[in-house]
Amino acid sequence: MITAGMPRKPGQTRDFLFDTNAPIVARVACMVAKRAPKALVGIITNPVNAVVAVAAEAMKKAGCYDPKRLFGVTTLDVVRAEKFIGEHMNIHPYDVRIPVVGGHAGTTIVPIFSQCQPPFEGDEKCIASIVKRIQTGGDEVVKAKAGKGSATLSMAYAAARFTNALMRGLKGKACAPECAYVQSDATDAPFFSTPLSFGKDGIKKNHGLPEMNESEKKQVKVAVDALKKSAAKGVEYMKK
Ligand SMILES: NC(=O)c1ccc[n+]([C@@H]2O[C@H](COP(=O)([O-])OP(=O)(O)OC[C@H]3O[C@@H](n4cnc5c(N)ncnc54)[C@H](O)[C@@H]3O)[C@@H](O)[C@H]2O)c1
Ligand SMILES: O=C(O)C[C@H](O)C(=O)O
Repeated sequence: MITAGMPRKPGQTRDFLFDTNAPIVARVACMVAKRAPKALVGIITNPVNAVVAVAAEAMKKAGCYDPKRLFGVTTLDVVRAEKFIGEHMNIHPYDVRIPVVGGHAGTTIVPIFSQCQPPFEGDEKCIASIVKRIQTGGDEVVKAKAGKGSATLSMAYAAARFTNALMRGLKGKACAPECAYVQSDATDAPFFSTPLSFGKDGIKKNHGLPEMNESEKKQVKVAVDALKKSAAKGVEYMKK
């Protein structure tokens, strides 16, 4: 799990961190390629949408890139979705399951409310306001911490949840699918987060895009356009 790199400050976007964090992720990915080429690698460092492509290119150069073993960690978006939906429906977040697809920044974060379990109770206006809160959850924490970093405890929880799912896969144990930002042909974007099942070699099955309503399809299209640019930025950086 790679967390090395700078967190953002109030008013900064995650993308603002690219120039500082891309070289750090590239260097750590090279070290992983050298010392643990078969590792399952989770990238937590921001901007996840672009630095996962940096790590992929670094590993390709080192001759050990395996798309089944590289993950951008987007679990915190799922955790936020479950928490805010749980609050709204007055149920425990553990009892909420919802796929959150796309990437990990602003409108690239697409919670698929039509697939929420139990079915979401609320109108379009209510969905829009919870979607906004999920998409800006990181900004909310960065603002509250006032220059002293970004989400740490909730990220620790999310990282533990995602790592446990990977480790259950390594042991051949069943686990509910978890979303992560991986190389994908689910859309035109080279990397895209969808629900995944894990096994001994990393991704065992990419469940692809869930069924979506028209509004969700539109949100995915917006995400895909942005994610193509983010991935291209990471690839371009590694050409230099
Ligand atoms: N994916 C997510 O959902 C998510 C959630 C929270 C934080 N983040 C990101 O995780 C990253 C770390 O956040 P944090 O709050 O732990 O920050 P932090 O400042 O508390 O910790 C960053 C760590 O990186 C290390 N570091 C800095 N430069 C390095 C380098 N050149 N080589 C090796 N290590 C280096 C520092 O020594 C420090 O220990 C940030 O980029 C942040 O945006 C992502
Ligand atoms: O928002 C950030 O900068 C950190 C992280 O990506 C988050 O979503 O909390």
